[in-house]
Formats: sequence, structure tokens, C-alpha cells
Amino acid sequence: MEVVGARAPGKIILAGEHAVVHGSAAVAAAIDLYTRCSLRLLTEDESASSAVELELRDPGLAFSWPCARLREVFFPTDSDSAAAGEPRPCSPDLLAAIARLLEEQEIPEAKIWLSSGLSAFLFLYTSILGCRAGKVTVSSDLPMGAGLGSSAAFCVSMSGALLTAAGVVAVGGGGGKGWELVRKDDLELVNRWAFQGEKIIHGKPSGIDNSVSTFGSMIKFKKGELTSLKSSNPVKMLITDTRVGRNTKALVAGVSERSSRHPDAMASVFHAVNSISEELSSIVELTANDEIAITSREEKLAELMEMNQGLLQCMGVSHSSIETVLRTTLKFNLVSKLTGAGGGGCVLTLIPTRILFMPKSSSRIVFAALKLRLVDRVFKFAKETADVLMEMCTTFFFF
Ligand SMILES: Nc1ncnc2c1ncn2[C@@H]1O[C@H](COP(=O)(O)OP(=O)(O)OP(=O)(O)O)[C@@H](O)[C@H]1O
Ligand SMILES: C[C@@](O)(CCO)CC(=O)[O-]
Ligand SMILES: [Mg+2]
Repeated sequence: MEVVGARAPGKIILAGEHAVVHGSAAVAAAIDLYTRCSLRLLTEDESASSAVELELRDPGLAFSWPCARLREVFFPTDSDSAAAGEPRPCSPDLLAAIARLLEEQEIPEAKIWLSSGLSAFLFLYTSILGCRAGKVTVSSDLPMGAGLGSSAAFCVSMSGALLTAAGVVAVGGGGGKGWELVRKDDLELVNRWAFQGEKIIHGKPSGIDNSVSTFGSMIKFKKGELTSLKSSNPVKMLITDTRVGRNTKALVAGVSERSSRHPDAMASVFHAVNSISEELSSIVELTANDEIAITSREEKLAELMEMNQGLLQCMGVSHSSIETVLRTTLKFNLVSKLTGAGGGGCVLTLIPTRILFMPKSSSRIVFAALKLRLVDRVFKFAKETADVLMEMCTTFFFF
């Protein structure tokens, strides 16, 4: 049995990160960067030592666990109780046992942050497939721990591959193309298992990252409820990676601690973020027929992003590297906000359409850009802004 190239996208959060963990609305969109997972169940002939193998292409590491050792940790009473149909959480005792199991692997100190991903992998694999020998290969376009939902894309692509190998999810069952190839019920099952993996990596995830990675497109998410947003006018964003590493679990815990120290003040902050996300979601859904000019729509979006960034600073999740990107883009009259958990990681910059249609702009960059064709203009503009940022960051383009 072989599953090839189950893939799940990363995401950006346009508004509402952190507050969404505390019940506020948030808006997220899938991006065109993916994590891919392939899986081959091994026969006894192929796996002489009978092991579960994991190859992580991007950090360039491979791991192997003998099935007998996994059985001791995951099914000590000898009852192989993998039950793919019903997602369940990893108990604290099992998590501690997984941590001891990982100590037997020689994970390089510089890559110790991979442990949470490996724990999620072992939990998902054994819960869905038991201790059957198999080889899993993962590769990703996403920077890890940078706010673009790498943990969720890892858990969603992994759950999709495992559930398909277990014969629970059928590709093609939903007809259609792309996302429609998998039936909605099956996607929901993949999403619920991925959420259990996210809990191991994040501690207390809201579920927004795994939901947008599973269902794609743009969503509003509040208290576990997902609403699909239909946007006929694409929003153009520049994504800048500050390359300052951070860990979502610690940042989420930090906001909860601040919230227990200042419950009233933080409740007001979360309430304000909720209003921002609600307003932002209604603006992205406006169609060409609605009587609001694109420019004023984008001005509103920019203002809401700016307000959200201020509130994220209030929560204590900004960082000097993020502030540097904000100041740099402001010099070009562009608004930015952090995306994902903050503390470093990626920053979003709204690229307004006015950049395309302002021939009399005094901006040297826009002027240079106007010499190019339409698509090139945006690219060139973004590229020159990006060149300034490139001194300290990596920049991705997202149009
Ligand atoms: N391709 C992968 N292979 C192995 N582990 C991964 C992979 N992608 C993510 N992970 C795990 O997820 C962790 C990063 O998750 P974290 O939630 O901190 O950041 P993120 O998901 O990239 O950002 P955010 O949660 O803010 O969107 C890594 O440290 C690793 O344990
Ligand atoms: C910081 C957070 O709000 C988003 C991380 O991408 C955490 C979560 O919602 O699970
Ligand atoms: Mg994450």
C-alpha cells in the first residue's frame, strides 16, 4: 500500500491571531506553499527489522523505531487499539512516554525543536495505523516555526496520508478536482486528527491553522466554527520572513499568562480584535457590485491591519525584528502586521492596487515600476521594497 504526495498548504492570518485562542474571530487564507507527505506500508520481506521509518527531507534527517519498541510504549497491554475513525487526544502520560522514547534518538541539539513534530508524528501514526511497519517521507516549502502554519500543514498532510493508508479516507470519493477529490466528511476527519497533532505541537491551538490547511481558501474562524469567505477581489500581500526563530507554544502560553495577570484589560483587547476580524471579513467579501471603491476598501483593510498590529503589541507578541520591518515598509507608505504567533517569524505587507494606477506618485519605486508591464509593475515594486528588507530578512511573494 502506497500513498504518494498527500499535501497541505500553509496559511497567513489576516487578523485575529492569539485572540482566536480566547474566543475572538480571526481571518486566515491558505497560501501556495505546501508540505507533502508520502507513505508506504512495508511488507515483512521489505522490513527485515520491522520498523516505522520517517524521513524529513528539509532538515535532512531520518529516524527509525522498531515496531516492537513502539508496541511497548503505545500498546503496553498488548491490545493494538488503533481506531482511525475516532480522533482522541494524547494523554499527558503517553506524551511523557513519547518524550522518553525520543530521548533514545540522537536528535542534534541544534534541531531539538523538531521533537514536538516527531511526537505528533508518532502519536498520529500509532493511533491510526497501530505499529505496522512503514516508511513516511515529508518535504515542505514552508519555513518551520515562522508563522506560516508549518505545524498545521505537517499534521494535515500526515493525517491525510495515514487515513488514506488505513483505508478510512478515499481519494476520489468526492468527485471533482483538487479539494473536492476528498469527501467533506473525510476532510473533517483529517482535520480532527490534525487538530490532535497540533495540540501536541502548540499546547492550546484554536484550530484555525489546521482548518484553513485542510479546507483551503479564505476562512473566518471563531470558537471552532468555520465560515468560508468568498473574495472576488484578490488581496495582494508581501510576506517577509524576519528569520528570527520562535515557538508558537511558548508565545500562546505567554499571552494566556498576561491574560490571567490582567483579565479585564486583556478581555477588552480580545474584544477589539474580534471587531477587527468581523469588519475585515465583511470587507474581503465585498464584490465589484458593492458601492465601495477598491481604494477605499484597501484603505480600510490597511487601517484594520495596523490596528490589529497595535493590539498584538499589547499582547506582548511583537519583536524588534518585526518592528524593523514595520518601520521599513512604512517609509514606502505600506502597512504591515505580524502573521501567525509573532515573536519573530513572518510579517505581512498589504500591497495596494493604487501602486498600479498612480502614475503621478512621487515614489521613486512606483515611478520605476511604471515602466514595466502590469504584472511586472507589482513585482518590481514589491521586489524593490523587498530588496531593502532583504538585508535582514527572507522575502516571499504572495499575489
Ligand atoms: N516539515 C516538518 N517536519 C517536521 N516537523 C515539522 C515540519 N513542519 C513543522 N514541524 C514541527 O512544527 C514546529 C513548528 O511549529 P510552530 O507552530 O512553532 O510554527 P509554525 O506552525 O511554523 O507557525 P504558526 O504556528 O505561528 O503558524 C517545528 O518545530 C516542528 O516540530
Ligand atoms: C497564535 C495562533 O493564534 C495562530 C498561530 O498561527 C495560535 C492558534 O490559533 O492556534
Ligand atoms: Mg504552528
